Amino acid sequence: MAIKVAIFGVGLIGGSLGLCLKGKPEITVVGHSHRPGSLNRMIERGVVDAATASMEEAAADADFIFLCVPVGNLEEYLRKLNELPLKPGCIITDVGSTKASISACAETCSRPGVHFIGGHPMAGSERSGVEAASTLLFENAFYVLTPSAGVPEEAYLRLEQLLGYTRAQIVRVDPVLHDEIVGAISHLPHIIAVALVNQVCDYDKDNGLHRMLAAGGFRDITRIASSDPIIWRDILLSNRDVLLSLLQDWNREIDGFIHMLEERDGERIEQAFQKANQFRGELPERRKGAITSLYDIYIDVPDHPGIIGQIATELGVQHINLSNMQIIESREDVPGVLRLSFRQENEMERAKQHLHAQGYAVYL
Ligand SMILES: NC(=O)c1ccc[n+]([C@@H]2O[C@H](COP(=O)([O-])OP(=O)(O)OC[C@H]3O[C@@H](n4cnc5c(N)ncnc54)[C@H](O)[C@@H]3O)[C@@H](O)[C@H]2O)c1
Ligand SMILES: O=C(O)C(=O)C[C@]1(C(=O)O)C=C[C@@H](O)C=C1
Repeated sequence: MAIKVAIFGVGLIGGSLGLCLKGKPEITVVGHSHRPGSLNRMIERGVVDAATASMEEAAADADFIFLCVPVGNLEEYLRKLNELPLKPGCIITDVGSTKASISACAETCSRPGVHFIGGHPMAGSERSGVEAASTLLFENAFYVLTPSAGVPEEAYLRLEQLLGYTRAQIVRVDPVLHDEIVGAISHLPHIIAVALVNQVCDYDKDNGLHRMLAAGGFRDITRIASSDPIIWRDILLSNRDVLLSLLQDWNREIDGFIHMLEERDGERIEQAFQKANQFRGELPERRKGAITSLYDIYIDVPDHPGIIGQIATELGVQHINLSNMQIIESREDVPGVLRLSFRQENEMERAKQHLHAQGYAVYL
């Protein structure tokens, strides 16, 4: 039985879904873009079977419709789709980072025989656009679904089955609760990262040493500050009330640090780091979308051309699967420390032993 999947907004998330679904048995993926100029790009990138700028054409006969546009455009798309002829039993879902407003909208414009099930894959990147799409983006991540009470179980199960191709773990959550929790673990961290980068950016205007000396710590905590401004404008405005409350709690945390410093309270500073260290250590590390630190080793890399390729080749020859590598930049243009990440502990151990035997300084 042929299954048509329509994806509206083929960027990082829409494109990654396309990569997961395209080529699977009986499935045809059609991408929609509001900009005709983007259609060729999604075909060339291989994320869809066909592309169109016509909403009618994309939606016609679709079994599943994924809305992957910015949060601020979701409601407009849902309302427009509601005016089009849709296949009976069609499931409309979205991937927006907030769930309360789109779920409420779906309740007001529901129609018989068409089911809306809110969705949110807890995986992503600071990169955007179809070029950043990846087949592996959702693997092992949680994928939240927020069906309203009126959605038949049969429809929920059909969507869950289709999403099996993403290899994500599906979890059912109430939309309002979703926004409270995701506000704390995703939206608030993005605000903090941006505020921190902008604070340092202002200091850097007076003294460019800030930019030069910014090393691993600054880069680790601020990666997500490079996220797309439009996508994040929409997310923050959509979760405004939750965020205003979370920011008040944040101010209290920061006031706590001001107090500890004013009082020179070393004991409480230590306790704050211990508490954070313990909680972070308990996070499910190898699950993408939570924390992707995996099993890491660090090696000192001498400053000569090709050294990084050489290390990757050394591991490849030994059939050791490297999951990620990152230069921890301490000085511009000078490789200093290389972080190598592995999915399996035994791969990390083998890499450590092998590189050590080759004369590299390796440490955990
Ligand atoms: N980036 C992440 O880490 C992440 C993770 C999970 C969910 N999401 C959600 O996924 C959705 C898409 O985000 P993304 O990261 O793939 O962004 P993206 O910028 O990579 O893709 C957005 C897509 O929407 C299209 N688009 C942009 N403005 C539009 C408009 N005005 N009308 C119609 N289409 C428009 C773009 O052409 C693009 O194809 C958002 O709702 C976001 O909240 C993002
Ligand atoms: O890894 C990242 O770069 C992300 O920002 C992913 C992230 C997150 O905050 O964890 C961002 C937005 C989402 O809606 C879900 C996941």
